[in-house]
Amino acid sequence: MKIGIADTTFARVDMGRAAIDEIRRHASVGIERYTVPGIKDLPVACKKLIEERGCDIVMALGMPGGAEKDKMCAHEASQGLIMAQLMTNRHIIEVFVHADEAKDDRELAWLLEQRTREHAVNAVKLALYPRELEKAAGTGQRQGFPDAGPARL
Ligand SMILES: Cc1nc2c(=O)[nH]c(=O)nc-2n(C[C@H](O)[C@H](O)[C@H](O)CO)c1C
Repeated sequence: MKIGIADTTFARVDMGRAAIDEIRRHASVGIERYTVPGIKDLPVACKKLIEERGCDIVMALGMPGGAEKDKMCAHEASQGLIMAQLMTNRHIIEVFVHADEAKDDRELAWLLEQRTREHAVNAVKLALYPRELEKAAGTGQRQGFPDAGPARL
């Protein structure tokens, strides 16, 4: 089992480091890392991690900025990531933290780290323990900020 980590230099926290550290706490798997400049470079990096470096599942880690053009970039990158999943028939867990989700630098740093770590656990479960995700179905899980929890009548 090999997990791919694609990350960017644009992000303001080393999301790749956080993902690798968290994966190693939960599983003994091979890890391949591929760092690119920005989120629009992630789709091909993920596809190469799958096709050329033998990854079974990949995490795509990125931080869209707060400007309109950054949001457009994020939408385009997302579409590329979905296309890469369909082309390769492999999951690519998109971990995007929009810079304007956080109220200040301190919260942004926390959110980038926390969301990456929580999705790293999701990637391990998806790859190795899919029943764990099934058990959590419909429970309103969120990554980073608090879980929404289940809705009740
Ligand atoms: C406008 C812009 N915004 C972002 C962003 O919010 N987050 C990010 O990671 N990268 C951004 N980029 C860079 C592109 O994703 C890409 O790296 C370059 O266009 C080079 O292919 C660009 C060009």
